[in-house]
Amino acid sequence: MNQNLKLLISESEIADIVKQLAQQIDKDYVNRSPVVVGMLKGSFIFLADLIRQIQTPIKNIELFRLSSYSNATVSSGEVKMLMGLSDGILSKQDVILVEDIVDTGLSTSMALQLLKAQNPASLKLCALLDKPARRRVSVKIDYLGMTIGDRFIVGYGTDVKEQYRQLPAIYVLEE
Ligand SMILES: O=P(O)(O)OC[C@H]1O[C@H](OP(=O)(O)OP(=O)(O)O)[C@H](O)[C@@H]1O
Ligand SMILES: Nc1nc2[nH]cnc2c(=O)[nH]1
Repeated sequence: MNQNLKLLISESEIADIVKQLAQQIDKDYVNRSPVVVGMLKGSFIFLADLIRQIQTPIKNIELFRLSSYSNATVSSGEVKMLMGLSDGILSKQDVILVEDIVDTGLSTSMALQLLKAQNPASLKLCALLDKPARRRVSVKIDYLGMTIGDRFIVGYGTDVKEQYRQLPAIYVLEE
């Protein structure tokens, strides 16, 4: 493991944030049963923790992965599902997209567009972390865990070259 990791958000702080987010979601979804959609790979640990704190009955849990974009200017029309969502599975559903981090906003806005195309009854975004310093596309985060500075983070599902996803806390990767 790389030694240049500086703790940013501890396991217990993450747990508190996740509980608060679940409480907000419970408050908003009384008498509704949302479909929770996790965007892979980064959100898988956050998603697993979040759904276990949500008391509201969840109708369905879906996972998907977008094709990566090499050029940030690529149009949303060219984004492909690498691992999908079946056609129409979100139609008329109350959908919550779960993201680990919104940075430039490109991934999330593309994901939201793809989900919206299935005509959900409602669509909300829950993101553990927001890094607004490098935003290129505006993204409305309905349920936000924490805003962070312009630092590259790893752990708790997030990676650098597929490393560090297993770490239970969130660290800043220092060069
Ligand atoms: O706001 P953006 O600048 O688009 O960055 C945020 C995205 O980047 C990461 O995913 P990544 O593409 O690294 O894939 P991964 O989730 O499989 O690690 C993260 O999980 C977000 O989905
Ligand atoms: N691991 C990781 N992935 C990202 N994708 C966009 N921003 C980040 C970040 O800070 N860390």
